[in-house]
Amino acid sequence: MVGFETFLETPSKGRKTAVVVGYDVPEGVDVRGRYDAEFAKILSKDALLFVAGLQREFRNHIKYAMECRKDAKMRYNNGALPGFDPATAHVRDGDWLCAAVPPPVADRRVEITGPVERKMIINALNSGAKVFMADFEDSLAPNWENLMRGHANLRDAVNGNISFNDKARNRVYKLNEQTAKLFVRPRGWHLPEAHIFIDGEPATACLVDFGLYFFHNWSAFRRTQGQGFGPFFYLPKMEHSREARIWNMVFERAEKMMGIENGSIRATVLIETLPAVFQMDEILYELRDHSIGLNCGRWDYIFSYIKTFQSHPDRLLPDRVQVGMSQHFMRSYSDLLIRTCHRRGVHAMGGMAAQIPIRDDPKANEAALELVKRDKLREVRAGHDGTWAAHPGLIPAIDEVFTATMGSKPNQIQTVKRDEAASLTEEDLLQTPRGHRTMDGLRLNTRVGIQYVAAWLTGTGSVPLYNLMEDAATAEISRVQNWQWLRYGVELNGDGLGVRVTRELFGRVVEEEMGRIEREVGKEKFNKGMYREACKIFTRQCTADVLDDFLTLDAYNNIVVHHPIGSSRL
Ligand SMILES: CC(=O)SCCNC(=O)CCNC(=O)[C@H](O)C(C)(C)COP(=O)(O)OP(=O)(O)OC[C@H]1O[C@@H](n2cnc3c(N)ncnc32)[C@H](O)[C@@H]1OP(=O)(O)O
Ligand SMILES: O=CC(=O)O
Ligand SMILES: [Mg+2]
Repeated sequence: MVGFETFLETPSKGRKTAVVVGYDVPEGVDVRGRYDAEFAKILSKDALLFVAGLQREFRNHIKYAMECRKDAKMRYNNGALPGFDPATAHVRDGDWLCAAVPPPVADRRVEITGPVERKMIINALNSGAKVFMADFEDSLAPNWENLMRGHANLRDAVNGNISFNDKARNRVYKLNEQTAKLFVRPRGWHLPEAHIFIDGEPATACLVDFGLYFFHNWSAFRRTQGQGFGPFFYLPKMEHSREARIWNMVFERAEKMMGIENGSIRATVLIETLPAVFQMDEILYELRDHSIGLNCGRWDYIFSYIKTFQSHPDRLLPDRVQVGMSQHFMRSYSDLLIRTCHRRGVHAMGGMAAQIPIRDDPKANEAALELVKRDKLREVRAGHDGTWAAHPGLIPAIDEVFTATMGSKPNQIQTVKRDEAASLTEEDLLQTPRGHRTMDGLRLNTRVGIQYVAAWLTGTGSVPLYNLMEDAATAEISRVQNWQWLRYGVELNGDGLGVRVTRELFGRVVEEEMGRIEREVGKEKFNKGMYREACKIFTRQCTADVLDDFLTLDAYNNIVVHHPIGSSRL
């Protein structure tokens, strides 16, 4: 046992006694997050041993994959463009299929997503959606408390005994008879989990997320939800099929260790990086025994477009609000994803519309709902088999749109083949989005980016801002777009003023937008919150000489709290 001293009240005498509490860890594992008896049930010695086994077996594969990302970045920065790999043409041309879709998740027409918070998990599972994607990624600030409570929440959800007592509203939340099927999204390969060290190194975050969830829930999940399949996952932010191959090996190892059939675990991969759009067949092929489709992660995809082309001044983006699914490169990506998935016999999932219900303005609410419906209509007509909802209030409308086209068919895998999309070219997939840049765009990016980081630092990973859902992926667009505009001193060509984005201009914008944020949220909240710290982080990243790979990676040290307090940072 690796322990640390704490003081507990001795009940009889009211005196404080020093006792040693701590996690019972296996050899080579060090848990540096706060001790909590509830967390200790998640961080059991056997569970940690399982995670450590994954880390030890796959760490060199992961390191190599991350090195390959760096090499690719260097190539793009030297002018190369991402494209289809001639070496894997045989995979793209070959006639192969993924394993058959498991019956319990054949129909995924509406999927709700949200962080692994207790009340939200219950609301999402009860929402009427077919699937709930419980998120450790874009919508979760990965501080220790959120992560560990998230695992306890998921364990209770899978066991069917999750409840939440909202004392302020005198309401107890419990699961309905019928609930959505649970998918879990671990974090991306790039993130460390700095509260758990294995052999002297921070653990790989996604192996912690996957490992702890799988270890505690595989058996109950398969019995109660999966009809003998599962658990089910969403896999984020991959850039190459070699990363999918690692996931496949992780799944095989997990299945073998628990003695369950190969192909029990199933995962949908988010295609949300620009390089990955040229690897869709290859990714499905690597995961063919464990795949249950691909998803258009549109927000990270836009972020990745800007990041991939950070050294290409001929690919400057217009205002963020203009980069929607009707842009040629986005439509091409969705069409090719549908064609690829249906050819391989799996779901082609749509993405997230950012609009959410607007409670206090019926007219604006109607307009927002109309935008969501239009987006979903485009998706279902294009051939998507289902899509994402950010909020339970959107589910009936989205369900109606999908059902009007799909009827009682569970999906469109066999009926909409989109073979013509096979002719989409690299140029189609890379075409620079059209539109203009404005001062309002620069201001909005800044206002949203700072407020998002402020929320993230205080433990909230998805927030409503200006009637839209904002999470790590949407905030990334704000950050890298500001960086790109500053880097190339772009002209704000939509205002007719010919103003160029310079450091001086940006400095003024930041100052003015901080003033606006303070007015909007009120002095008290502003002073109590983390807005000044967020402003520092966001501004530094927008003005950095070298673009940071990820906003949350840079900001992560701010939410790492080691116990005893004061032990080392990453
Ligand atoms: C780019 C991507 O990766 S997209 C996927 C990741 N992002 C997400 O998953 C975002 C999910 N959505 C959310 O986090 C939230 O809807 C927000 C932050 C956008 C808005 O949250 P709020 O302003 O709190 O919503 P609002 O006050 O309208 O909520 C009303 C009720 O709906 C519930 N609710 C809102 N969104 C969700 C959700 N996604 N899942 C479950 N319940 C939800 C709330 O818990 C609340 O329940 P209550 O009435 O029982 O208290
Ligand atoms: O994860 C989804 C996205 O759009 O990013
Ligand atoms: Mg994403």
